[in-house]
Order: sequence, then structure tokens, then C-alpha cells
Amino acid sequence: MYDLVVLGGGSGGLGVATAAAQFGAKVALIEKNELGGECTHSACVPSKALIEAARMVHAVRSADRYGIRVAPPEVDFSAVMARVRAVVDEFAGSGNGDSLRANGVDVFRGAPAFEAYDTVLLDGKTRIHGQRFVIATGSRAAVPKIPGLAEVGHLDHVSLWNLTELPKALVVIGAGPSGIEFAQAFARLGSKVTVLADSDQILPREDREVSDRVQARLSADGIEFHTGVEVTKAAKRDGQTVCSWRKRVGGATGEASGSHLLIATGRLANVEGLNLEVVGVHADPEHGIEVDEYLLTRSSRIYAIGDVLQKHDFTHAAEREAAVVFQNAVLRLSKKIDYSALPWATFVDPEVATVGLTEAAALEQHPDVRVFRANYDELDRARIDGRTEGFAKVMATPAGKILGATVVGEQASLILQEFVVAMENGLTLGDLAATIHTYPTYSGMAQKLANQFAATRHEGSLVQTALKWFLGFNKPRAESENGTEHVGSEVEPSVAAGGHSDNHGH
Ligand SMILES: Cc1cc2nc3c(=O)[nH]c(=O)nc-3n(C[C@H](O)[C@H](O)[C@H](O)COP(=O)(O)OP(=O)(O)OC[C@H]3O[C@@H](n4cnc5c(N)ncnc54)[C@H](O)[C@@H]3O)c2cc1C
Ligand SMILES: NC(=O)c1ccc[n+]([C@@H]2O[C@H](COP(=O)([O-])OP(=O)(O)OC[C@H]3O[C@@H](n4cnc5c(N)ncnc54)[C@H](O)[C@@H]3O)[C@@H](O)[C@H]2O)c1
Repeated sequence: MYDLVVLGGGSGGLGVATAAAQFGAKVALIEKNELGGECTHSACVPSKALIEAARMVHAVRSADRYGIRVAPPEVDFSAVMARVRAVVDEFAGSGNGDSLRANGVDVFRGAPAFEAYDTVLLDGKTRIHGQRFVIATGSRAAVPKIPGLAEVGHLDHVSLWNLTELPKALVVIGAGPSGIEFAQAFARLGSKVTVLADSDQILPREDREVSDRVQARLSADGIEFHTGVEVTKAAKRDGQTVCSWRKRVGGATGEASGSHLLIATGRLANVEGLNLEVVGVHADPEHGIEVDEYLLTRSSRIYAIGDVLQKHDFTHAAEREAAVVFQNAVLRLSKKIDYSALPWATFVDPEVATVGLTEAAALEQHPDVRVFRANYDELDRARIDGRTEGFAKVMATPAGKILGATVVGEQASLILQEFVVAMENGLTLGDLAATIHTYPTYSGMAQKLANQFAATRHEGSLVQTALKWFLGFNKPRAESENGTEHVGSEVEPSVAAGGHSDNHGH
């Protein structure tokens, strides 16, 4: 009888199994395919390795801007993919089961099915008994029902990694993070890319403003977009895959053709074959496994985490859920999952990173919300580097409690992380404003927004009024040539002067 039996050895399953074993629990982990899960083998790791290669090509092509003359780069696609696979192998090697076994986890290979609330049957042969179970079987690509699709064939994020030649022309169906990251990477490597999506904006989870900004940039790079469309048919013509589409509004029609077709239209939970009905666990592939805020299913011994929930498909979400379930299933605490400070990033250029409420949601839910924003061309380090495209905004209560933030631009995910730390630890924008930020770095963006908040706190305050009256502060100051009042620091003039503010508050 194991203390804990984990089904699935990906980001979530490995996390909870290792933590439980390190704590001294007797743990079994059952993996149907390869340890490491999707993130390692077909998702985060290879896609970010490909994106980095594409970023290199782009950097070489843009070197001229910095006074460096180089010949146009030549992409050796098979070498690019060989490196991607080598990176994956390196990661996969470290998850080959040895470290799990070293931590005391018994690793089983095969397909498990529940036989009773305390037993799973492995490959119809071996019974494994447990006190508690965690289902962490992840998800797979959802294939849309498009007439002709099965006949023409398509790539997904798994088969993609077997490509040895760069697609001349790639049609991508889906404009979520997967579709958009791949679209830009392939376009930069030299493919002609067309994106088709039924959502009326790319990156549908983001603010409209964010999606429009990214789409404008990607369009300028040569990617063609058709959003708000239904793909009505896929067919082969002259060796090309041709996708017919029709606009949902207005009914305009068109075709997109390519040497290759990539499907990136969302996910389905891996719940089949687990025999969940026997233990009363509610699940279906589209909606995932139903859990409560303790990540407990309808069975009091069975928890579920990660993509199989179909809630927040991110590795770091699976890891947080693993930590919560470790506390509940192993330590027998009652820890609730809290997603309010869950960040996510889409690794395109300009990078997009978001946490908490979007601006629209914050305005709807908090009528007194204040929105602070700044553009990258106001940030010293961005100006120095010539990477001035993008903006950042943070939504906060009048007291400075952060409700959400979005950053679009260079190092967006790192800038955002400062807001995430603040949100998780109850720090306010005032606390961030009072923190020293290294100069000149992109962290200056967080400082800039926090300083705008601090300036609003000074406005009309008792101290400011007293200083005005007794010391004659806040006299008009001469503006410098370029209209800003200082150079060489991210400190907002408004903080020092106590008067003017860039605040775009509502
Ligand atoms: C192209 C792409 C790029 C991505 N990039 C990022 C990124 O940059 N950052 C990010 O945070 N997230 C990213 N994600 C999402 C991320 O990959 C997933 O959220 C994460 O892998 C989920 O972890 P998991 O443990 O739930 O599932 P997985 O890691 O998929 O693990 C599930 C495991 O269960 C096994 N399994 C399946 N069925 C069974 C069964 N019946 N019995 C036993 N074992 C089973 C599987 O073989 C697998 O090993 C990306 C996804 C895609 C598609
Ligand atoms: N950087 C990251 O963290 C990262 C990167 C990639 C994927 N992911 C995760 O993986 C998950 C899946 O990503 P995804 O991009 O595949 O899915 P998604 O659900 O985020 O986006 C799906 C896209 O496909 C479109 N679509 C769906 N069905 C369609 C159809 N029949 N015809 C035309 N368009 C259709 C949708 O309109 C949308 O644009 C995401 O939820 C994300 O959490 C994360």
C-alpha cells in the first residue's frame, strides 16, 4: 500500500511525487510514455529552443542598426532542429527516472485504470494500491473538425519536431500562444506564414490592445492573419494544402495555402482509459477533471493537477498545483489553490506577460481602480539598447494593491515577475517604489509604474501642502530640451516635484 500513487510523470506529477518522497512518503509514479511530459519533449523546451534560433537570425538581420555589417544569414534548418533535439535530450536525460528512484519513488511504466477507490490496475495485470492518488496525465492537441483535414494531414506540436526541411509556406490554424509563437519562429527562419483563427483577435486571453500591438508587429514582419474566420475545408491542390475560410461576420471568403499545415487549436484532457467512472470522478476531455478548490475530485482520495484540469495550461501552474496537492494529500492540510497571482508569458517579439486582471476586467470589478502605464521609449535601458517598442501597465487599488499587470516588450516576463512577487506577498506599489532598482535595467519599468503611483499619493497630501506653504516647494521648474525633467535615472519627476504625474488613472 503506497501513501501516494501519481498517474503521469510530467511537470505536475514529477513535482508532487518528488516532494512526497523527499518527505518520507512511500510513493509510486505511473507513466504511460516518457518521463518528463509534454513540456520537456514537445512543448516548452523545444519551442523555446526554436524561438531562440529564430531570434538569432533576426538579431543578425538587424545587426546593421547597430553599425555591424554582416552578410544575410543562411538558415541550416536541419542543424537548427538538431540543436533543438539535443536540448530536449539533455532535459529528458535528467528526467530518466534515476533521480526519482534516488528519491525513493517507485516508477512503473504502463497504462493505469482505476479498479477501486484505492487500487489501479496497470496494463490489466499489476495491481497498485494507494491511500491517495493524484491524476496528472496532462493534455493533447485538440484537432478541429474541418472537412478534408484528415485526408490532407497536418503537423502538431509533437510531429513538428520531426521536420528536417524548413516549410516553404506554413498555414497555422489557431492564434493562441502556441500558434503565435510558432508563426513568428517559422517566419523568422524563412517560411511564408499565414495564420487562421476563429477568435476575433490573436492571443484571445490578452487585452485587445495587447493583441493588436503584437499582430501589428507580426504583420509588419510579413505574417498574414485572418481572424474571426471559420475554416470550412482543407484540400490538396498542386501539392499544396489549401484551407478555405469564411469570415464569421460579413461572410467574406478566402483561401490560404502552404506546403505545410500546423494545427494549434487548443487542448483536450487525457482522461480516457483511466476508468474514472468506477471511482465517481467527473471528467471529459474538453472540460478536464472536475476538482474543488483543494484540487480534490469527487472522490475523497483522488486529486488532480496540471493540464488534465483544462484550467491553466502552464508548467508553472502544474507545479503550483503539485505543491498544493502535496500539502493536502501528504501533509493532510487544507490548502486552497489560488490563481490570483498566476502569471503567463507568450514568447514572441515583443514578448507578452500578464498577471491577474486585465485592464477591462479590473475596471469592471473595481470602479475605483487606477491604471498606471508607461511606454518602453520612456525607459532608459530600452532607449540605450534601441528596443523601445512596447508598453507596460499596472492596475491597482487607490491604496496600491496590485490587481493585475501586463507588459509587452523586451524582457516582459522578467519585469512582470516583480509585480507577481508583490501580489503573492501583499506588497503594494508603494513598496515597489521604495525599493532600489539597479540602473539601467528593464526592471526600471516596474519602478516607473510604481513611482507614478507614489506620485499620486503625494498629490494634495498634508505633507505636500505643508511643504508648499512653509518652504515654497512646487515652484514651476524649467523643462529640459526634450521635454523631460531629468536624464539618467528612472525616478519619475513627479515623485520629486510632487505635482505633475503621468498617471492615466480612471
Ligand atoms: C507548444 C507548446 C508550448 C508550451 N510552452 C509553454 C511555456 O513556454 N511555458 C509554460 O508554462 N507552459 C507551456 N506550455 C504548456 C505546458 O507544456 C503544459 O502546461 C505542461 O506540460 C502541463 O504539465 P502536466 O504535468 O499537466 O502534463 P504533462 O507534462 O503533459 O505530463 C503528463 C504526463 O502524463 C502521461 N500520461 C498521459 N496519459 C497517461 C495515462 N493514462 N497514464 C499514465 N500516464 C499518462 C504523459 O505521457 C505525460 O508524461 C506549452 C504547451 C505547448 C503545447
Ligand atoms: N508561452 C506559453 O506559456 C505557452 C505557449 C504555448 C502554449 N501554451 C499553453 O498551451 C495551451 C494551448 O495553447 P493553444 O495556443 O493551442 O490554444 P488556445 O486555446 O490558447 O488558442 C486556440 C486558438 O485556436 C483557435 N481555434 C480553435 N479552434 C479553431 C478552429 N476550429 N478553427 C480556427 N481556429 C480555431 C482559437 O480561436 C484560438 O485562437 C494554452 O492554453 C497555453 O496555456 C503556453
